[in-house]
Amino acid sequence: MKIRIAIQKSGRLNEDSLRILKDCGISIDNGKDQLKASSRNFPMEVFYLRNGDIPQYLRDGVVDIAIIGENVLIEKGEDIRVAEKLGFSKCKVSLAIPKGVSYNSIQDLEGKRIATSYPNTVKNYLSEKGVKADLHIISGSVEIAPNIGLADAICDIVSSGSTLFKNNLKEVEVMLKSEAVLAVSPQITEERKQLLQKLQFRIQSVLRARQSKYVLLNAPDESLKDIIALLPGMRSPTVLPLAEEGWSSVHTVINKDKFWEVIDELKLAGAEGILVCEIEKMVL
Ligand SMILES: Nc1ncnc2c1ncn2[C@@H]1O[C@H](COP(=O)(O)OP(=O)(O)OP(=O)(O)O)[C@@H](O)[C@H]1O
Ligand SMILES: O=P(O)(O)OC[C@H]1O[C@H](OP(=O)(O)OP(=O)(O)O)[C@H](O)[C@@H]1O
Ligand SMILES: [Mg+2]
Repeated sequence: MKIRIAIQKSGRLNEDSLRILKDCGISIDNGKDQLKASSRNFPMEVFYLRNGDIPQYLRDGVVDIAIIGENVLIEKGEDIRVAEKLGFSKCKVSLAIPKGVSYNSIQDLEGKRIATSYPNTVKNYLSEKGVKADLHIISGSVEIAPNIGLADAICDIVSSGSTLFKNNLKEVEVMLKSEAVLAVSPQITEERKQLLQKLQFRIQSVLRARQSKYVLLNAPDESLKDIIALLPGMRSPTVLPLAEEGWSSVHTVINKDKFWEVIDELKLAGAEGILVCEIEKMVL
């Protein structure tokens, strides 16, 4: 028995999806143009599918789990459970209008034409706000719609904002924030749930490690207390004496974003020879 996972065949999620499986120690024989592959060392079958088709495959129980953009689940898979947020492919789904048009509130879109590939998301958002608009559903190049007279506004994915900028548009409402998630079929069997748990345990160890750094530094003993107080570690740091008397080596794990906040203070407090290392896996 194997767990069947869907990942995007090609596109923005493909590479990072394969990477996270690899970091979980799952090797996949990945023949070119293959739509299905098996893992050599984990009971897993991989199906390469279109991101947009994945909610239906999950619903039908054709696959047990999937790596998919949360925005796609919100659009067409509200019944599907998210087991894990995966921290990559972060983006927003936003409403945008031409730069030169003034905007005060969502009411300004009343009666307007909105081009989008996310009709359900837009409909729900507008109906919550009590606004009625005409939706024009297109499957790509949405940002061009206002420039060719197809729509007054658009709703699409925004990440860096450069596509909006290039098309002379401005973001006026952020409807939702999204990232890649591990989604679960409502039809998954108990046996396969056990495999899912195994996979989730590995994913959590990988994600935790990606968020953290291993820090080693040398500290004069008289400053040890101050330096330790600056390090928001997992538990308490490991302190080992150095060969040179009066000095110790301090080892700890800290959140990667916190490191730059404390580095100057650590140096001021007397820390020397600071090493910051990647962590491959972190099991609590
Ligand atoms: N510019 C972006 N920055 C970050 N994440 C993005 C961006 N564009 C899309 N995404 C995320 O990646 C997912 C896949 O986007 P991509 O453009 O590769 O595929 P798609 O055309 O939406 O889907 P399909 O696989 O059905 O062709 C989106 O659903 C979204 O979650
Ligand atoms: O804010 P930005 O960083 O510019 O990213 C946003 C753009 O990225 C996505 O398109 P993509 O490049 O995936 O092309 P596609 O429409 O062919 O999917 C999305 O549909 C936006 O157009
Ligand atoms: Mg895209």
